[in-house]
Formats: sequence, C-alpha cells, structure tokens
Amino acid sequence: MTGRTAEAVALDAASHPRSRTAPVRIVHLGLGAFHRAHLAWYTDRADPAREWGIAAFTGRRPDAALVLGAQDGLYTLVERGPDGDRFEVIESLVEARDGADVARLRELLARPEVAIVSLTITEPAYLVTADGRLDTGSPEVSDDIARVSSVLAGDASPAPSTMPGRLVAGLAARRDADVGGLSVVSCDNLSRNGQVTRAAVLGMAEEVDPDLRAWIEREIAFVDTSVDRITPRTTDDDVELVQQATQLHDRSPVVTEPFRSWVLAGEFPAGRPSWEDAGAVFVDDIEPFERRKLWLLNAAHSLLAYSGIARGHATVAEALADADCARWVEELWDEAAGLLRDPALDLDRYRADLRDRFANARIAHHLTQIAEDGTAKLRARAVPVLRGEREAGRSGAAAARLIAAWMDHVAGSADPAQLPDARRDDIADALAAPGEERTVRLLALLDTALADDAEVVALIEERSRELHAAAGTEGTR
Ligand SMILES: NC(=O)c1ccc[n+]([C@@H]2O[C@H](COP(=O)([O-])OP(=O)(O)OC[C@H]3O[C@@H](n4cnc5c(N)ncnc54)[C@H](O)[C@@H]3O)[C@@H](O)[C@H]2O)c1
Ligand SMILES: O=P(O)(O)OC[C@@H](O)[C@@H](O)[C@H](O)[C@H](O)CO
Repeated sequence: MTGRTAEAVALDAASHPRSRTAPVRIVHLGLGAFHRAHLAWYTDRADPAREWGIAAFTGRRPDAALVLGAQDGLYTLVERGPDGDRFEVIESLVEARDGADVARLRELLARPEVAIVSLTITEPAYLVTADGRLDTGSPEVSDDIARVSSVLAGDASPAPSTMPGRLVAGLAARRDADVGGLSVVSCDNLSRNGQVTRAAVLGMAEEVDPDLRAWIEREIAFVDTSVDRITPRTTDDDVELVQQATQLHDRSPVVTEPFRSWVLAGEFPAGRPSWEDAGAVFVDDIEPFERRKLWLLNAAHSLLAYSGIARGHATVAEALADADCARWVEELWDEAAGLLRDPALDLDRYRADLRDRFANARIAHHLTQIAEDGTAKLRARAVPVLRGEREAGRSGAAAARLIAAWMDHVAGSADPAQLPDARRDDIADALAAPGEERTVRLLALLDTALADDAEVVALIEERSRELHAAAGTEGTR
C-alpha cells in the first residue's frame, strides 16, 4: 500500500454515516470485485429506502471480509470512463464474513426475511462435470459430502468449503426453520448459470439427505442471469487514487466501467429489490442474451488473452490495438453472429459497443486475469460456437483458433502443474502426451465429442500453426 496523506480519514460508518442500515435480505457468496461493481451497485441504486441489505461471504480466504468488516461494509466504486473517473460510496453491503463461517450462513438463511442467495464464485467453483452433474469424483466434493453430513447431524466442524456444500448446509437450516423458499441467483459467466447451480446443489443434497433434495426442488428457485460489467482487479494505484480524490482512506475500492447490464429469468418466491429501477431486465428466455454475451464479449476476451499474451501484450486494450488480434476477434464474432438469429439482439450495435468498451485503455484489464481457468471458461465461450458451426456444415475456424490459442498458452507454461486452472493436473497430463494425442487430450478437457472428431483436431492444429506463423514463433505441437 502506498503513502496515506495526513488528512485522509478511514472510510467507515463514522466518516460516511448511512441514512439507514438495511436489514440483511440478500446473502452473497463470493465477495470479489465483480459482486461489488454489479449486484451490490444495482441493489444500492434500486433501494433508496435501504430495505435490502447484503451479507456477503468470502470464498477461499477471509481477507476481504476482514478489510470490509473494518469499513462497516462500505467501499468506493470508481466508474472509469474513457475521459474520467466518478466516485461513489456503496451502502448496500452491510455485513462481510469469512466464507468458512457456515454457522452464520445457516443462521441467516433460517430467517424468513432473507429472500435471495446470490453467487459470484468463479466458473470452476460450481464443481459440475461437462455433462452438468455435481462432480462427485472430485476430492473437494467428496470431502464436503462428509462435512455437510456432519453439519446435518449437529457437528459444526470442520465446516464445508465448497459452494454446493455451504449452500446445502445453509438450505438445510432454512428447511428446519420452516420459513419457506428463496431464490438462488448465480451471477457467474456460465451458460444457464441458474440451472448449473441447481444441478450442483441438488447433487450435493442427494448425497447427504434425499428428503432435503426434494424440499429444495420444491421450494428453491434457481434464477438464470446474464451479467455484464468489466471489472478488473483493484491495484495499489487505485487505492491511492481514491484517497487523493475523496480524502477517505478506502483499503478496498473497486474500479469498473460505466457500462452495466443484467438480464434475469426466474422466480422470486420471497421477493426481491426493484432492480429494474436501476436498469435490470427480466425476461422469460435468457438464452439469446447469455449466448450473445458469452460468445461475443467473453469469447473475444479469452481470444485476446491467449493470443495477446503470446504476442507480448498485457491488457485487453493493448491486444485489441494489434491488427492481427483485432481481425481474429472480428472473425470469431462473425461465426458467433451467424448462430445468433434473433434480430432483437442488435448485434451490429452490440459489436460496436464492445469495440469501444475493449478500447477503453483507462481500464487496465489484465490478460493474465482473463486467461485463468481456461478449461471452465472455454466450455462456455468456444465449444458451443465451434459445435454450432460444425453442425451448420461450416468449419468453425475462428472458434478453433481460440481453442488453439488456449492450447498454445498452456503448452507454453514453464510449470503446467502450477497453472491457474482448476484442471491443472489434467492439463499437465495431457501436455505430457506426444504430437496429435496432446491436442486430442487437451480438447477432451473441453468437450469429448469434439476431441473424437479427427477433422476438428486437424483444424485446431492448423490454427495453431497459423498463430505461430503470425507471431513468428515456433509451435510446440
Ligand atoms: N470481473 C468481471 O468483470 C466479471 C464480469 C462478469 C461476471 N463476472 C463473474 O464473477 C466472477 C468473479 O469475478 P471477480 O472479478 O469478482 O473475481 P474476484 O477474484 O475478485 O472474486 C472471486 C470470488 O470468488 C471466490 N472464489 C474463488 N474460487 C472459489 C471457490 N472455488 N469456491 C468458492 N468461492 C470461490 C473468491 O474467494 C472471491 O470471493 C467471475 O469468475 C465471473 O464468473 C466477473
Ligand atoms: O470474470 P471471468 O474470469 O469469468 O472472465 C474474464 C472476463 O472475460 C470477464 O470478467 C468480463 O470482463 C466480464 O464478463 C464482462 O462483463
């Protein structure tokens, strides 16, 4: 952390008194930057009477809860446009907790006024297999089955550590309190994120208590969402800048772009804030919106990340300024657009907006952050486009290029066993295979049907050679 000026006062409820501290009605899992730029912002904006407070739990470490707890949940949101910054203290977060505090999670979920559990826990944390079932083969899941069973038997420790484990332990407390259902709202970048959450939670409940599973199926609504607001990790420079601008010392500000979008489909049996007052849109069918976002924005991000890092770029804006990367993005968008037929999606406008948003060089969105967890991300961002193109009788060359860029990225890692990817061990095993078998095994981590298709494997290898030729580097496959 860099030098505090003498005049700066710590941000907390004394330096920034709330008009009213809202009661907890939303419980959030995954106290990261995106939640604080998105759902917490929508709630803050849509609830001027302060009736909807958020209690947020961290995922793996307590750090964010300690910092935000000391600030009474208050933090500064910096909206960073191409021409300047706007600073706003967000008041909707009223409690910050260590995710390991499952006792508090159970206490909150047993309250009738708590109506929503929301999630931003990253894609691999759902712990589902490629065919959409709870991954009971994963050691994390099997450990949690034992832990949740102990919690249900009255033994609180050790506490569950996964999302499905914690949520099932919490929902069991709600069933026992007999206070009715609620909504679970996933805000992660997954296709049909509500249904993925449902599969993970029902899978865990089935393992520990089939009656609980039946209760969850009856009472809990799983809402699908498409979420959008580019929010990079906060840096020390951001902390310093907020202090200079506001004279408040905030140890945990969040920097985000002015653009935001939230599309939701699902039920709210216990109520919800009027998020539409802040611009959220409620629809019956989420699919066209989530596809547009995952296949255009997120797929392009991943392509810029893998191809851009290989060409020496650090941020999205830098990679987009590279003519080759920009052309590959347009080709990928052409393929995705050919699969998105609904005229209401207004793809020309959407693409134009994306070019502007990506080019905002004041948002330093680091490619290394986007490159993490490629196996989980490419399943949602590249596989459906490649499959759609093949099914339509086209090659899918641009989506194949994205997959080739990811393969080259992991192949270039000095120590694949240390890759920031939940499937790092499987990646390391696949990379140990020779020649074409390596491509097949890496592809199987994304989609087994594609890996069985020799033409697709050849296409990916061809795209890899093309990427290396464009970068003037040697391929390893
Ligand atoms: N940052 C963005 O621009 C953005 C935009 C749209 C959607 N999202 C979604 O939000 C997610 C989080 O993004 P972020 O910017 O807040 O990241 P972040 O790193 O700031 O926060 C991630 C949060 O997830 C938790 N987490 C990580 N692994 C977990 C696990 N295995 N189990 C439970 N919790 C776990 C972390 O503890 C942390 O609370 C993304 O993965 C994405 O799905 C992000
Ligand atoms: O957040 P991730 O890790 O799922 O993906 C990285 C980016 O593609 C993503 O954060 C986008 O910036 C975001 O989805 C924009 O709304």
